[in-house]
Amino acid sequence: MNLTEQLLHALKKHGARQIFGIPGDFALPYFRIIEESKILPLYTLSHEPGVGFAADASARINGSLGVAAVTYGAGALNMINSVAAAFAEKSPLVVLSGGPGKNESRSGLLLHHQAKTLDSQFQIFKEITCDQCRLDDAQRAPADIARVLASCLRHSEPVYIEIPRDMVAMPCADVLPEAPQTVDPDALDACVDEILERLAQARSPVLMVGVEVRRYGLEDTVATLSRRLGLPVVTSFMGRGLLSEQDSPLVGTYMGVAGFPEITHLVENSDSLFLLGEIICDTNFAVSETKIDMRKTIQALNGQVNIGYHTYAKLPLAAVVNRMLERVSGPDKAFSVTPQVFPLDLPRDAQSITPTDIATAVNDLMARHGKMPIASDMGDCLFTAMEIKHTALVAPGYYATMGFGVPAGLGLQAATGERPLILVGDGAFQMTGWELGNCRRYGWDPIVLVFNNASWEMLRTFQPESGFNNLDHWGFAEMASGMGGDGVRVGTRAELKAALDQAMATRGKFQLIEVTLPRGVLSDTLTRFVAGVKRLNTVK
Ligand SMILES: Cc1ncc(Cc2c([C@H](C)O)sc(CCOP(=O)(O)OP(=O)(O)O)c2C)c(N)n1
Ligand SMILES: [Mg+2]
Repeated sequence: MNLTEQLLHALKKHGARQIFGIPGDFALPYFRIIEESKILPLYTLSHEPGVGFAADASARINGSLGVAAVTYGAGALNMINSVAAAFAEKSPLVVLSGGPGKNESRSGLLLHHQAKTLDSQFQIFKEITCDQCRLDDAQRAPADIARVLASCLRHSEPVYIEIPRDMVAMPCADVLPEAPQTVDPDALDACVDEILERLAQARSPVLMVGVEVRRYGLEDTVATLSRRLGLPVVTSFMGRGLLSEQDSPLVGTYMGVAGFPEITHLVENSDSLFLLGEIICDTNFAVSETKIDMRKTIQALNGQVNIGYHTYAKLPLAAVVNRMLERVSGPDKAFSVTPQVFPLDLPRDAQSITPTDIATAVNDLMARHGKMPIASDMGDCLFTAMEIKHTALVAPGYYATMGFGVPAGLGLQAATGERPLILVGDGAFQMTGWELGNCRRYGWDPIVLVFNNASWEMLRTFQPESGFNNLDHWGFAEMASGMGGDGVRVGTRAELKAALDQAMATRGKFQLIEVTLPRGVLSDTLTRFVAGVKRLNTVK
């Protein structure tokens, strides 16, 4: 077999199920092998940021590798922001990039797509990946591929593989997956003993589950553990959607001053907060009503466990969780949590629409038709998503980049075959919404809710005096048919409900619902967030 086929088989063996990409002349040779070998399906999109977001979303929803294939220079460097988002949010994304071959590299000429040096791209990707290799030696290639893919899954972070275009068809040996890293059993037991002791002694222990629980496929195990321990479970803003399919004492999403007071009180008054796979970042913790003393928490993240002032190193999250479950045998402890109340029964009337009305209409839709996976962009649409009943959600909750929503929704449907709901603001739609034009080729038919307030509303909320936040009113509904979908503009709650019913009943074409929102009208969650941030900033 040749080097590219071996790489593709290794990607599949490590859990990859599809490839998203855009070729270029440095990538044509390996793209041809991807297409002809049929080892993994290839979906080409229109702009590399979308390629990265779609591949990232496929990794998140599959709990395995996502693959983004691009050309050298203009392609790969165009995807930097998407890969940075995957790195920040611990998504196992594999970046494949074509690259110059040996002879052209020695030609003495500057090559097209070259930025500074021929190695600059490799160096740039070092900053946003956990491991890298250049497949310029067919003897070394199997071990390089095995090492890099193992790193991707172990750290749940992106990796970079550069394929010189004169190497793609070179004969290559099989890629033997690296052996899993060993864990020191004594250190693991000492750590688990201490965690269980702390939780047992606590008056009000709380378990907060973060993205690593999804990334390492531990939701079922963690749900069982939470029932056995009788621990109330919360998710962070970024972890929203976790445990939505499992039976667990899930109380809701912690959002500090922007969240529900009872959840804020539960978390901030806990004397033993167990942060499982949670990223300690500002969007998760900056809006805490009362500063959480992180020294009193138990933090299991990035392959280590911090308790108070000491650290247990080299303990993967799965090892800790599975060992805890072995130690906490016996029946589930009774637990009673008052589940979060979500808005339902939107009136079918002529009132203008608020973002919370959109959440209510979506809750009504899912109550009738069952849950749908959601891809959300950054903007008030993401705060609105907090008011939608728990369902699988992919969103840039920490890195907070715009442009994620539409391509991520396409990645969800490619990866799962399920019809997704996409939530996106008008500003973010202007960035990557055009990827919807690729739906017809692949039979994707997401339902897309465009929150059109003709504004960068989140920015205006914090700086209302700036006129540059006022956007023109783009006619997104009219553009849909030109891209192969159906589009409708709605301005009243009755029109919104009718449009959602119509969209649900129409398969095989994307359904774009452009929701006209009055400027300055925010979701309840964003309103609380803004008020809380302003209050916290003035309290000093
Ligand atoms: C790629 C990119 N560029 C810029 C920003 C900054 C930014 C926000 C964050 C704070 O950094 S929120 C926001 C406005 C979003 O507008 P829209 O999509 O219409 O949503 P809404 O009207 O609901 O705000 C911008 C420009 C960003 N997050 N990501
Ligand atoms: Mg907007």
